[in-house]
Amino acid sequence: MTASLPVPNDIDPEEPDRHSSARVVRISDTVSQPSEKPRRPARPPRQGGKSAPRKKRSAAAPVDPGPPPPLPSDLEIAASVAAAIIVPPKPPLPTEAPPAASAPETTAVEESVPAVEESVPVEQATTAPDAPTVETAPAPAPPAPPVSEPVVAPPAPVEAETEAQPEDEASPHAPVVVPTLGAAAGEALVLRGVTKRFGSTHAVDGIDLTVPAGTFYGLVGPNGAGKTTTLSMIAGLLEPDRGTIEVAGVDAAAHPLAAKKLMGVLPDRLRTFDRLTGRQLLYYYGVLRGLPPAVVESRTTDLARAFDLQEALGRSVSDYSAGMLKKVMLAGAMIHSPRLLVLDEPFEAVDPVSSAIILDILSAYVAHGGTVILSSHGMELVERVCTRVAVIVAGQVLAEGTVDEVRGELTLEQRFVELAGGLSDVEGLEWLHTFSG
Ligand SMILES: Nc1ncnc2c1ncn2[C@@H]1O[C@H](COP(=O)(O)OP(=O)(O)OP(=O)(O)O)[C@@H](O)[C@H]1O
Repeated sequence: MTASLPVPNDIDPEEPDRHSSARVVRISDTVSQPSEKPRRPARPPRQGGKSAPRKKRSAAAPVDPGPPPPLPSDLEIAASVAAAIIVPPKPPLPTEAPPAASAPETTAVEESVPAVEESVPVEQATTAPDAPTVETAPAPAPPAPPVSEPVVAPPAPVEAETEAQPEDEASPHAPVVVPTLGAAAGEALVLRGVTKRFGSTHAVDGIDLTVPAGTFYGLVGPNGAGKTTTLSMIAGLLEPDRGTIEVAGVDAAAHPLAAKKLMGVLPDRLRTFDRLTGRQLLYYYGVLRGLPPAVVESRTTDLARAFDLQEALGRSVSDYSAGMLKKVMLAGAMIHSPRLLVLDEPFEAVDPVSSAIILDILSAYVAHGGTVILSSHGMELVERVCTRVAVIVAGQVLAEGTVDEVRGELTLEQRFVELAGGLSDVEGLEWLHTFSG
């Protein structure tokens, strides 16, 4: 059981110095060892002079499951090696996170990663045949100590958030109370006058939004309307030129770490560390959010099952299909059970079965008090699942309210087309029907 769920390598691509100082093993080197194993039984006795040292090296390995059968690919070889390197003792895994009223949560994201790196040995290194080589730090001699129960607070109304302050000078020893003004009114997200320009383009032009906690909120609008720009500012990926953003009452400009801690984000364009395997990526997401490794492992199993990614977890993310990539990143956005999910086109490229599963997951999340704000071009889907909707056109909110309020007597799609200025003129494309090619 444990061997099938190794904690992935802890790779922080932003800290090359750490890895350069560690003993680094290229996976291609590691792979060369097991590739000899299948050949060993077939080697004639005249090689006895060489076989002795090989036996000695084999005996020195921490765990050797015996000569594997011939392996057809580097991927399987790597997986086999990873499984043979370390089988850590499985710590007691919690089924439910206890209320963490007295447990100190990790507050500064930057601090949690080094701490985990020190305590977690490398257990897995996989790569796809054509994927770039993944470097992995070898496991320290002792296995990881059992990890204590998680200290992750379940989604709950925010009264006060403990956070290092000011965040640019974050100190774990100086917690202060971050004001949570909007939380008292049950607002998961409040935007006031949020504006963003790119040169002469007014991408977002003074947007006001109020998203009550426990809402499934849809952001719709034509291409280039400003949805992604808005979600990117909410997520802290872009800085507004003007205006304020509050996440559960936390001023995102004054307390960006506190605000980000409350959110899970599925960003636009899905840029991620795609040389990692899916398991490694989720591990990275989890420890980055301050989760204990055993909790990450447990939740990774749950999420992989929910998103039908079990088979894909050992493969390089760069080899994922568009829908698989979206699902693994959605899983990464959820792994720390945030209060608010900010999802840019979560259903784009996802198959209908997976979409239905994702919808189920999100609906249950909202039913338990979580809040989802998503952008989508799927009017029927938004109409069906969202409780509130905002129609954005040219960077401005043209309609906002419950789905019924916004659509009125029309369907949401008809209302959308109406607000977006109607259908464009398709005259002038007669040449397309000449089939001259
Ligand atoms: N980094 C950028 N640099 C310059 N212009 C940008 C940048 N990002 C967005 N824009 C512009 O801002 C406007 C809003 O873009 P945005 O991506 O927010 O729209 P959108 O509603 O998400 O569109 P779509 O539905 O096509 O994803 C567009 O005119 C776009 O060209």
